Amino acid sequence: MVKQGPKAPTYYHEWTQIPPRMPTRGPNAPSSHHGRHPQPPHRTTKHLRAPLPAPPQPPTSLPTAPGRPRPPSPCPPRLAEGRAGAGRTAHIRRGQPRAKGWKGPGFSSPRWARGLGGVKGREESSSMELGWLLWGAAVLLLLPVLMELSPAVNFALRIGFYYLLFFVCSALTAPVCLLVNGGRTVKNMRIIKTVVKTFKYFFGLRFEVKGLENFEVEGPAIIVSNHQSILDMMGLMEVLPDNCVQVGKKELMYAGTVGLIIYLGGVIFINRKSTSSAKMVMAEVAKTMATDNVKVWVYPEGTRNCTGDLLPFKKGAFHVAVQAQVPVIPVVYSSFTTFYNPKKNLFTSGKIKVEVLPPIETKGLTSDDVSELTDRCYRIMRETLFRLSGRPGEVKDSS
Ligand SMILES: CCCCCCCCCCCCCCCC(=O)SCCNC(=O)CCNC(=O)[C@H](O)C(C)(C)COP(=O)(O)OP(=O)(O)OC[C@H]1O[C@@H](n2cnc3c(N)ncnc32)[C@H](O)[C@@H]1OP(=O)(O)O
Ligand SMILES: CCCCCCCC/C=C\CCCCCCCC(=O)OC[C@@H](O)COP(=O)(O)O
Repeated sequence: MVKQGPKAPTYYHEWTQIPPRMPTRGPNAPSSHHGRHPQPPHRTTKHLRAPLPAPPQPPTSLPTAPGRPRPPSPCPPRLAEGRAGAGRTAHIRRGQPRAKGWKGPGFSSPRWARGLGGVKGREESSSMELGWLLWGAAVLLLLPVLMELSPAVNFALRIGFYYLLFFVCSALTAPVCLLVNGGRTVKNMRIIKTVVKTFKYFFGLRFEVKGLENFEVEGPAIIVSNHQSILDMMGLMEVLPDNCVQVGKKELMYAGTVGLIIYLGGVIFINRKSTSSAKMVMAEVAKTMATDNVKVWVYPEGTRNCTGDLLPFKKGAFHVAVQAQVPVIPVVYSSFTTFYNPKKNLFTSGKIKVEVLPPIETKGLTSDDVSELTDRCYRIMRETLFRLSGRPGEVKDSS
């Protein structure tokens, strides 16, 4: 603790350990310290008792309340120096060469601190900006080369950009959703869809869609589709009908701005680790989807699977369809494996074929029929997946 009282320092410079600005050359240059600035006091109480020889002008930008001197900076002395521009820029004012520890433009003191260095400080500031520009240009020129040479760099940058797009666009879209629709509602999905539909252009992806008319069923429905990757969000938005919400894992709710936007869009969150709680949520969905007239989009594989095949289906979606007595509409996306494979760091442009299949009726079915319904849907979707992916013969070989 610093003792306060009559011996407390009077000047701002003492509290912050910033050396006062003094001429470095000429007749007014201080003779002590071999022509350098007086060194900032170290963090002992000794310096508090010994007043500085001449009171320099206190800076106007960071005033200290009169009668309430600031406590000494908690930063170690070197950091405190740097904050006042006396660290890495001091050699310029002293007319000395750069210190050995100089690390290039990324390690400069902040702009306001550099300004304290006067004309020379400003000169250095503009040379720093030039340095930044050169670095930026070099990186920009190098990126395409690196992306061309290294599949890992290409993949990381493209997928990183994909995530960035989602996070940034979610942050920008959330206030729009709130302003237009006032809160969590399926109507927000229209806004989200409009935004996400533009993403494909950044990645050179094309969608060839067939069977959209199959969505035109009276009232609610369960839509089931294959889930290969997070890139599916583009495919989802490409065909998403009005008044349709998705079932998602609850972890997505905590994915920052993305969590916020999908919450606002009305996504139904389930805990995959707890079958009983997921079943309760799904039962609630079955009750309300008819009254709210919404369609519900479920990924029955329950997780992403980018092998070019389907995982066995979970039964939740089919239970809901039977409980609500609504049709199941299968949607199939062709395999991404020719242009996207995280294990091989593959992510190029590509074409995705999408087919919306005719609805499968569930009227009159009971819970006893759920397994059969699930199997039927699985077979139809798998056959379609192989056909769309240009491997029609494989369905018999691997089933
Ligand atoms: C502007 C920028 C915007 C940016 C933003 C854009 C994005 C905006 C869109 C976001 C979109 C998110 C999209 C996320 C995508 C995922 O998060 S995918 C992962 C989450 N989804 C799922 O998991 C759905 C599929 N899973 C299921 O349906 C599962 O059945 C459940 C309900 C989770 C239960 O799982 P399980 O216990 O592991 O599996 P399962 O074998 O099916 O069930 C066990 C038993 O319970 C029975 N059972 C299951 N469900 C039920 C039920 N409902 N009733 C009665 N019995 C049942 C089964 O029949 C089975 O019993 P048996 O027949 O064997 O005797
Ligand atoms: C603490 C935060 C944890 C949440 C991590 C989520 C990070 C992703 C966040 C934003 C990326 C943009 C894409 C948004 C929508 C992605 C939907 C999606 O595809 O989720 C995957 C899920 O269907 C299955 O998950 P798993 O394959 O079982 O894994």
